[in-house]
Amino acid sequence: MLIVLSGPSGVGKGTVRKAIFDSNDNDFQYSVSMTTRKPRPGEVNGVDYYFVSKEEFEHHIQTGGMLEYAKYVDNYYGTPLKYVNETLDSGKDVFLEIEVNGAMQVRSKVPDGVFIFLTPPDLDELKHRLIHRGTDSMDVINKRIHKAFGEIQMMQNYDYAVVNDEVPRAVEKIKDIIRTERLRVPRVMPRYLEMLGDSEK
Ligand SMILES: Nc1ncnc2c1ncn2[C@@H]1O[C@H](COP(=O)(O)OP(=O)(O)OP(=O)(O)O)[C@@H](O)[C@H]1O
Ligand SMILES: Nc1nc2c(ncn2[C@@H]2O[C@H](COP(=O)(O)O)[C@@H](O)[C@H]2O)c(=O)[nH]1
Repeated sequence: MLIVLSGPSGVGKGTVRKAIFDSNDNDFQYSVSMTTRKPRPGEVNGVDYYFVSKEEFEHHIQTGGMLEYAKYVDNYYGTPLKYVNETLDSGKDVFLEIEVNGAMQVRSKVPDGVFIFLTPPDLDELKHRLIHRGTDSMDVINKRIHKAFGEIQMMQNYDYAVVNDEVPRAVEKIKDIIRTERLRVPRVMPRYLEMLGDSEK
């Protein structure tokens, strides 16, 4: 099963995802994204992201190495296809944390995925979280808030919407969604992605 968590920058996707992965009842794998953004203090290559040059990222696009990618506020972000394929083939579920344009690309390639939109209680709170995080300039924060207006309109294209008012509550809701989805009919996705990888070689 492919689980996709989206939502505007600063809503708390990373915080919620880390809490899910820190809990002892999780048994899916996080797909580390690739980006051309510069690392923030404390971010580790291969853990938070694969930090690459624009040329390297574009090479991956051209050689069919990305499941999806998007340009977001002046940088590329994307999901390397190989890890997703290998992990699904090994029988494990994969968890992606990505923005909305990439999520819609995944949705068209993998309709069987589970698409969850994490939403803030309101936009003032979103801005407060981005400022309080302290990782971006006001210029970048304003660009991210501007994008958030359009991103929130995309919520209707997801299977589930979860409000991140309190982290533990959002974590429990997402775990419930995953538990419920696991009870549904077996999914065909690993084979589907395998074919996709073959056709793009
Ligand atoms: N429920 C919450 N209540 C209050 N603050 C929160 C909540 N969830 C996350 N935060 C805080 O909001 C800030 C942004 O969270 P986080 O970095 O996880 O967002 P994100 O959606 O992953 O952002 P990005 O998409 O830019 O990576 C952090 O400072 C985090 O501690
Ligand atoms: N389409 C994709 N979007 C991604 C991916 N990895 C992260 N993201 C999203 O980008 C923005 C900005 O992230 P930041 O780390 O600079 O704050 C945010 O919405 C992320 O969720 C990806 O692989 N594909």
